[in-house]
Amino acid sequence: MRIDIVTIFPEFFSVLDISLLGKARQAGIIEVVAHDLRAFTHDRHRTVDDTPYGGGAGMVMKPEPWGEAIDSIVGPGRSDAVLVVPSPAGEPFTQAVARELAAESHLVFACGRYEGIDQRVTDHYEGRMRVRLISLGDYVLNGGEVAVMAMIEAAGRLVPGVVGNPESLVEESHEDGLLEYPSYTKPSVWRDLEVPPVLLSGNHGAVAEWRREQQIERTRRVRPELLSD
Ligand SMILES: Nc1nc2cc(Br)ccc2s1
Repeated sequence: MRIDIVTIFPEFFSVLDISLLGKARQAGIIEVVAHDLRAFTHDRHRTVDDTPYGGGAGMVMKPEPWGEAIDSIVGPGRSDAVLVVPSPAGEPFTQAVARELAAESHLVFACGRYEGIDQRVTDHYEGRMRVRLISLGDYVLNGGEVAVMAMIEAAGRLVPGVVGNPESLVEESHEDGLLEYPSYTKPSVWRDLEVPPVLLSGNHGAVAEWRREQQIERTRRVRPELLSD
């Protein structure tokens, strides 16, 4: 998988060299390149924003640098890449969306700042490639970089070969539509708190049943809307 990120803070993504994704990059499973949007400006001040038409507070990101930056990544004409734009106005980011992104061969992430990116950028690229506005939640960040980091981690870890034991991806929260069951390890007693006896029983059927019950109970308590689908 190839991941390109366009941002005014490319250094923000250097942390990806360290984490789990660092090994995936070294193994050539995932290639991540961050591009500085200002490299696609041509004025002395390297301007990427301007005042909004129609008035209002804040600044809007100019379309020209974005067009040059994205064209430098996907070339002219149509592209199989997916342009992913974090936005409070986007579709909710879920584990299912993470799986969809993990199945793509080329993702281009556009990190907006200020009041967002001129609408014509996504309008233009919708005619050339798949474009997905994606929201991480109903809150507003100062820019898309934190959202992109989360999406890259959530999708990247699902790419075959990135996580050592693929089994560990199966029993996770949201993989089966439920929250995950509680986990325990040694010691069996800690500060007078005991591990649930069923987990020490060696009865794998009883353990599986208990875990499923815990998933349902926890989901009903914390995220009841997940049970109504
Ligand atoms: N929740 C989110 N807030 C923001 C703000 C900006 Br500015 C760009 C992207 C996102 S995603």
